Amino acid sequence: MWIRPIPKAVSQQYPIITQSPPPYLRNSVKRTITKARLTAMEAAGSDSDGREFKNAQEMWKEQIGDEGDDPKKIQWYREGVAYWEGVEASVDGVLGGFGQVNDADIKGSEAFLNSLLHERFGDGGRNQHLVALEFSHRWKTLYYELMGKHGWGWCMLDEMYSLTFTVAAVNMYMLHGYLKKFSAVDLLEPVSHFLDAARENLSQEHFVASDVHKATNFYCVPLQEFTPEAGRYNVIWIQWCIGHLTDDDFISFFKRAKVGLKPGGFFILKENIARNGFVLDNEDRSITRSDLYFKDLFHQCGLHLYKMKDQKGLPEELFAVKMYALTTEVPKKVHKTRSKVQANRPGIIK
Ligand SMILES: C[S@@+](CC[C@H](N)C(=O)[O-])C[C@H]1O[C@@H](n2cnc3c(N)ncnc32)[C@H](O)[C@@H]1O
Repeated sequence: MWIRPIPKAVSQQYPIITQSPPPYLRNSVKRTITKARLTAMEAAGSDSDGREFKNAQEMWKEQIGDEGDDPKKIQWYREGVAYWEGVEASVDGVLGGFGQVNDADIKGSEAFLNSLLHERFGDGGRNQHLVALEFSHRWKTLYYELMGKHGWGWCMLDEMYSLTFTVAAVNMYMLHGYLKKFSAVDLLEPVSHFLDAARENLSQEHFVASDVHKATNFYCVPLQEFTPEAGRYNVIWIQWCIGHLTDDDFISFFKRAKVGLKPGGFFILKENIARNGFVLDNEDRSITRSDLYFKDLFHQCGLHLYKMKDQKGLPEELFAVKMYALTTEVPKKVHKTRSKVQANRPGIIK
């Protein structure tokens, strides 16, 4: 499912299926989602071999069985991790041979996060001690303590792959320009050789010098078994891994993970998007959900959609990718321009 071309059997159907969000979903996800659930969950889907499913329920029943059928669910997760255990710990490896999308991905993430930090932390987080948690995020981690005096900044500690360390070095220079020191870098990844690669790279000299590794927590657990420490994170970034979770585990994960956010903190979910319904990947045991499907799940998690953006610059044959910023509180409306009423009010002629 991940950075892979849309399966042929699925892409052939793409031009025929179009679906625009129903009116009650256009502006907000918080309204009556019962109807949306019908739309999203009842939508037909397919698997990577082109097999059709009537709806998500039918697919889940087949994949993980009835509620309480633990052996099937355990097998689903075991096979997902087993797939990644056979993948090399490199950019190309985790991106399914599409390492070239890395730059566009990072730029997109950077711009999105930048705008959010500005909006949510007033001066962009200046003088604040920001902590982030990343889930198996190609071992790049995020921008921790922002430097007050020399302008604000954040940075991804990027490309901490053993094979492409030069990029990390470049970013470290950038980092020194913006950041005094990190306060925390936490990583979660269920596949131990990926996590080992991250640990090894983080212990390289310049990371040690910047004190990163001391502050880093490495969690070798899957999302469905993880509960973050209460009130630790400003940002929890989840990218290209939530498709491994069943709907029930998706919901219970986010419900648990909310406690990990500091006041004003938020989740960023960056994921592949199916044009309709869902696409099950038979190889790595994951599903790609549609935008509506995600919004339905967010609602069930009690999360609010604060901001959303499409990732630009990806090859056409890949799934579209969206970034969702999710908050636990209802977002306040941001009025950027004077309202018409106000603008047309009589004023004093000077
Ligand atoms: C396509 S890779 C993406 C890696 C990284 N998030 C990125 O953005 O480059 C999918 C990742 O999901 C991880 N994964 C598989 N099952 C998982 C689970 N149940 N919970 C958390 N991560 C999982 C894999 O080990 C792998 O690192």
